[in-house]
Amino acid sequence: MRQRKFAVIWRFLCPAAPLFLLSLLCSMLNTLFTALTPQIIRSAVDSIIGSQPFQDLPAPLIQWLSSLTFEKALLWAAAGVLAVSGLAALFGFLSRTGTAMCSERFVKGIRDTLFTHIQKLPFAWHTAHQTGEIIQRCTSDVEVIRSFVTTQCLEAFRVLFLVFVSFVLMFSMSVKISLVALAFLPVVVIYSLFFYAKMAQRFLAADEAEGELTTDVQENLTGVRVVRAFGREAYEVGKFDEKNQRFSDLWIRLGKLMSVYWACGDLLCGFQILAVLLVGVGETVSGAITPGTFLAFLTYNAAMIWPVRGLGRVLSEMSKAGVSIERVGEIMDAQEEQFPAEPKIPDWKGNIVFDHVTFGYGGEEPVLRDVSFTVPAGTTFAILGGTGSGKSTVAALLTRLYDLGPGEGRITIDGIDLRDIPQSELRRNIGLVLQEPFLYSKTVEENIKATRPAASREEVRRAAGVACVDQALAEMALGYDTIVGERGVTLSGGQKQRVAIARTLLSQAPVLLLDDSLSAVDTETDERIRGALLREAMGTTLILISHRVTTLMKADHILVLEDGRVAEEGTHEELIARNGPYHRVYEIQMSQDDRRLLAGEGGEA
Ligand SMILES: Nc1ncnc2c1ncn2[C@@H]1O[C@H](COP(=O)(O)OP(=O)(O)OP(=O)(O)O)[C@@H](O)[C@H]1O
Repeated sequence: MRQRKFAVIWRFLCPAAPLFLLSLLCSMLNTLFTALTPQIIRSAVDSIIGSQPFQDLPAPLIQWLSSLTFEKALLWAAAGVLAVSGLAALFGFLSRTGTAMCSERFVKGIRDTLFTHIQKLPFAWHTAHQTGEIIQRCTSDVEVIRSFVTTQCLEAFRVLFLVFVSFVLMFSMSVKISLVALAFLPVVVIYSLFFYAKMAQRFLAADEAEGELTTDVQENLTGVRVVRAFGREAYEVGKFDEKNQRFSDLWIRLGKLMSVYWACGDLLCGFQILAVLLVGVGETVSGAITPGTFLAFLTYNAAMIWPVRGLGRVLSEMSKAGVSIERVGEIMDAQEEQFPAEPKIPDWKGNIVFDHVTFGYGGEEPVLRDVSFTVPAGTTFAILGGTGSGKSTVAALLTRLYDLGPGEGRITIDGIDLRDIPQSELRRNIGLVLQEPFLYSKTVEENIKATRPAASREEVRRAAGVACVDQALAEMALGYDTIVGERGVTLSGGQKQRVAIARTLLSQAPVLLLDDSLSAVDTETDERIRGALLREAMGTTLILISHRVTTLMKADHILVLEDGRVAEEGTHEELIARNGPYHRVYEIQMSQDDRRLLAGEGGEA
């Protein structure tokens, strides 16, 4: 598991590694120059105030220091402090700038890869994961990882280097006081690790609660029409409040744990400083060290102990990162759909065969049972069935949103097994229109052109004409330039369906699959669209899926599905004569208006 986390980070950090290393180097130089200041202060205190030459320095330097007047020595000390502070500031600046650049490269790489990868994940993966949760992983989790690598890791490194440099200098000044100071460090680290483990669990729970909350908001916003239509606002607020409360409670629990951690940490550091102070005062009074040395010692100890304590915070943040890396890693590990490059069918005709197909989602109870049928190329084939009879499953299988497993039968197009046809080739050649089409928040024209951006204005208008949406667009002030609101809320359901039909028609796919995509248009417009489709799409294999008889009755062949099985099939006349399920549905559905329309009174307007 840990190896995988490392691999995930390394993969994206690698391109930014030189810059990252440079930032580390600058950070080290910053620490080194910062550590020089207490030495100058020590020298100033001992040589200038205490008139004691700085014993650790080389003899000529001591001689030179002794020859200086009080004012000059003070000036040199001030200049020294300024110089090392300036250099420390410069390297601090370079380190932070480098980190920011490296951090951006790193996180951009993750975002790009994640988004591209998600585009290639199978449909089944998308249906198994909640949108809010995916969004959270791609945004907040990625941010947590960024902060871990480019802030916390760097900070941890900086602190460890600071401890190392401080102890080297402290031991060079007094072994005894250094040992006292050092004795507390393992306690601080062990104590930090203890809390680190506890915090990791609570972060995970809080993160999951955040995911649920995001999903709730996302569902609420997507389904805003349903919420308003059914007056579900109060229910929605209650549901949100419950999850929000849980989320808050988890953060409060986490906050309490962190408060205990910080309070105990403060106390521990206080004890350490007290111990160093007591032993240091004793050593100074006994003359073992000079006051300047003691002052420098206290400065190093104070400069080190707080960051060491802060190491706990870094570790706790790291616990959060561990969870986020795991969650992002899960997406990265998901198997992409395989897109073999070579097309399998050089000349698409659209001869489709379902051969004893039995299929259940995720290995569950089959929703299609032993379904066999043939759609000859260039014909119109209709599938009629009640709700849940498996009509859309036929469409999902045909577009390879799901694949048949071994022993589940076979689907072929122009004699080639569907599983051997690359998804990209299949989706290019099968134009699918869904019952609830998704439209982009762009103009109507841009939406229609989504399948063929190079199409001319003329072609767009022609497709819109066949889909019978041209008249409706002409009545709009901006016509084809009308912006479709988020998820097409400014268009009616029927208009959206017709724009989607125009969009698919423009793709010029040899197979058109309309899955209940005329359900929101009236029977008269339905009739006109089908009439225009049959005229325009000559030679196209047209598959119409619906539970409305009038939509299907003129097809060359009609298949009736009942509970996932083929109940009967034939032409309209044959099925009517057979007096079976089709006839029953026909009798129930046919209204006076429909009969009049069929008799030619409503005709094709
Ligand atoms: N992605 C899925 N995962 C699991 N089960 C599913 C999935 N999609 C559909 N089903 C189930 O498969 C069965 C057939 O669904 P399908 O959508 O094919 O029916 P349908 O005939 O198109 O119905 P409708 O006319 O209501 O759209 C239903 O019981 C449905 O619950």
